[in-house]
Amino acid sequence: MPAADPRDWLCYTARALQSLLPLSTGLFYLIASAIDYVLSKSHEDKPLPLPLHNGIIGLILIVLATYGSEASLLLYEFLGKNQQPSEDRLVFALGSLLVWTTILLGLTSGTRPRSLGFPRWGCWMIYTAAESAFLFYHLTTHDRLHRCYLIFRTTRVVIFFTLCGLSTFQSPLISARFNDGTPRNDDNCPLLHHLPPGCNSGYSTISDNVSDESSDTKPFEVKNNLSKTFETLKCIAPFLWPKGNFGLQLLYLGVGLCLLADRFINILLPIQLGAITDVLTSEHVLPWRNIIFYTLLRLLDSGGGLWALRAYLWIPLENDSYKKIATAAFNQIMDLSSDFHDDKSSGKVWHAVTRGTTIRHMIRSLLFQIIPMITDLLLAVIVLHVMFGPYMGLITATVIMVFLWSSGRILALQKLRRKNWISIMEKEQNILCESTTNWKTVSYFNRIPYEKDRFSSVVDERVKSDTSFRLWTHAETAVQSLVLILGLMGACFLVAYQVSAGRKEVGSFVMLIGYWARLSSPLQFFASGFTSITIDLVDAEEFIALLKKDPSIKEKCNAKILYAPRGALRFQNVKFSYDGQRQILKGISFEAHPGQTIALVGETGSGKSTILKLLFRFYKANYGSIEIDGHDISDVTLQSLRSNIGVVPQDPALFNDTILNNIRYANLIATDEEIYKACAAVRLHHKFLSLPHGYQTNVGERGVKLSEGELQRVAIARVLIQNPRIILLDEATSSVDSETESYIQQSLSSLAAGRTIIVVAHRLSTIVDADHILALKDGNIVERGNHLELINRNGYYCRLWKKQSDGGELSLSREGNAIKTADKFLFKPEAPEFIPRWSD
Ligand SMILES: Nc1ncnc2c1ncn2[C@@H]1O[C@H](COP(=O)(O)OP(=O)(O)OP(=O)(O)O)[C@@H](O)[C@H]1O
Repeated sequence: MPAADPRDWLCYTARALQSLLPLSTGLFYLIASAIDYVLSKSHEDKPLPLPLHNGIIGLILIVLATYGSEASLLLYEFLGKNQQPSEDRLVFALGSLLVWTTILLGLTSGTRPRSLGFPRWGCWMIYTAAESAFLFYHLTTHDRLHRCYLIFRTTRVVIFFTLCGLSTFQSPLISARFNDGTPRNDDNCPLLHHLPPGCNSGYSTISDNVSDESSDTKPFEVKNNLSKTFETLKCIAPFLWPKGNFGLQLLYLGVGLCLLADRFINILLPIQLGAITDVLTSEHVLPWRNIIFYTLLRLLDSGGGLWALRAYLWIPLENDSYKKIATAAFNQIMDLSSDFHDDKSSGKVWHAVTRGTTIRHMIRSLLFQIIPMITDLLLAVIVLHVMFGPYMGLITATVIMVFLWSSGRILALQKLRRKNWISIMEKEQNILCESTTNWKTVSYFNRIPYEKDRFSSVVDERVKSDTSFRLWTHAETAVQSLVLILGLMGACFLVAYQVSAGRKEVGSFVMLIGYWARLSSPLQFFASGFTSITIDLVDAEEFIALLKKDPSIKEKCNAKILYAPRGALRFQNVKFSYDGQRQILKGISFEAHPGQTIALVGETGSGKSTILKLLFRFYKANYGSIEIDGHDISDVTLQSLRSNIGVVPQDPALFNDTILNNIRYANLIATDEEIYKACAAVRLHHKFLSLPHGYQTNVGERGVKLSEGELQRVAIARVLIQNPRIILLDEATSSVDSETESYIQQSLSSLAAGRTIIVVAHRLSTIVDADHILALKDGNIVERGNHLELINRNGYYCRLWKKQSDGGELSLSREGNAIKTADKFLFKPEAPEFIPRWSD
């Protein structure tokens, strides 16, 4: 046997590569675009510069012209000159025409793309390498081409190199700056503090209105699409991959194997059907083995086969990711600082958490719809190409490209509708949430009809947007069906021709019909799968934005535990502003020795409660320091700080639970007896016992079933059982009657022994015994001292006192501005509440 000429092998390889190149590049483009579309869809679309865009389109048109001319010449040789055409070259020319038309359509359809993107860039690289190699091969071997074809090929190689050069130039520069030179700032958001380092996907945060400075200063560090894709994957991956759990990892493997087996069954079933037909038509015997094998395959393909197994394996995986997502979102909300909770819209946050859990739906769609569908398409092109020749591969690839392109166009048109639909859904949820939680306010202002109208109009909007969204989805299905039917017609003609020419058995025709049907159903999922995945991604965006939010109050990594403090407090020149603009505290300094009671008084809005919030570390002082027993509170752990401070807030709220559980919330190991004692101290014990369910009575949402005074007393009872070292009373007795107040004062004074108390009071009668009274005005301490000292000073505090005392103003006018004796003010005024005047 003569040895094979190495040049023949080279020729064979070159031809095989030539006929496979368009197919493989098309498949690459398909997969890469799918990944790019899904994972970079949330980024802002900033167009390529127009000259660059137009230049690229021009170059691609030239490439198309060369492929078109080459295909026409080859067909002319075949039809006109009756020469046998070189099948691989014709397939190459036609296939390349298809690939480059697809790339061109991607560039020209819809808005100008933001960047060239890795799918296009990849195709250009593949073609540059391949066409250069083919050119080199034709120039250096005996396999010479006609001069025309050489010109076409050389032109293309030059253009491909230019395109590659452009994309290399474009990647760092253009994607970093917009047309006007503005630096991009879409992906320099702060890192997700508990997601993997480097996880930075370009999502904006829920209430982010502050742009990240780093984005302005480092425009050239902006990542390209591909790295964004990986960053997004990095963000989502920890929620999905059961790190450290080998059992669950094995389940992933099981699911993967089921999916793989599914793909094979998809191909084997129609082939088996074709084989049965062939045996029946040609051999006239009972193909019982084939039938049994076919039945087995059908069984595996049915709902009781691999599908059921896969679903069974998937349940623990989905539950695991749900648990991670739900707890991460909840923990994050609980860990966020007061500024977030002040700003948040409850409806939006709840919605974001709920929708965050849709990441698992997204993964389900990706794993069970999108990836199998893409794999099926790739396999279909290869299988049909192998079974019926390159023309069939070309028909299938054309159908798939047209199908995907038309669906993609409709999806792009839907994008705005979808966004609109989601924002309307959010609005609906917000109104629902706010109106129901603020039902009392709505009723006080007699705005129930107004709220009903508001809700009904947003529901109308939603219905409208829903209708338009669905109509387009139906239009998409119609277009898809049409493309598939046309493709089937072409394929049927080709195979029928091959059967009639005796080149194929009848079974091949049956196989084609069966296979096409199997291919059509995953294709039909294309739109719905991608639509749902993009909706889920928008949902996931909110969730990721929530997770990316950094708490403004963070513990230092070397924070110490504040253990059993004595309760010495010191504020040193503390300045604070909530919004960075309006200064609320303008240099507050005071000290409280262990066991002292410090009272904060002053006009409303002077910053009294803010001082308490800073001490509790709801916010961080902008300037100055706050110390407990000489430790700066920012150097100790939040847990240990807060466990040493008991708070009776201005507006205590309870959980929708029993009285007993609500009080025990302050000290989870408190006994029933301790709770009864605390309630007795605030004169609630007998009241609770007289209720039908006693301490087991449910208090309703936020404690609505209790009166304001009762709520305040429950809040005090909570602090009594918490038994902290430092107590903050923010108008703790403002809602109770005088008799109850004196009881509470008694229980507070017994509680006060050895503890430091800071009291905010409008009713000055409650703080006359305080060791130190600080009178605040406009964020400053304007006076300090005990009651008698301040009265004798006859200043701001004295004026406040007189306003609350019986005939205060009169006595002032009677006696001129001189307050002679302090004794006169030693009685406790009974005025219900100090209501300051603006003139103060
Ligand atoms: N979360 C917040 N964000 C922005 N500004 C706030 C916030 N909380 C309070 N403020 C503003 O800070 C100022 C001081 O509020 P603060 O509650 O400390 O006053 P206060 O002296 O306790 O008043 P009151 O006696 O009425 O309770 C007020 O003008 C208030 O509008």
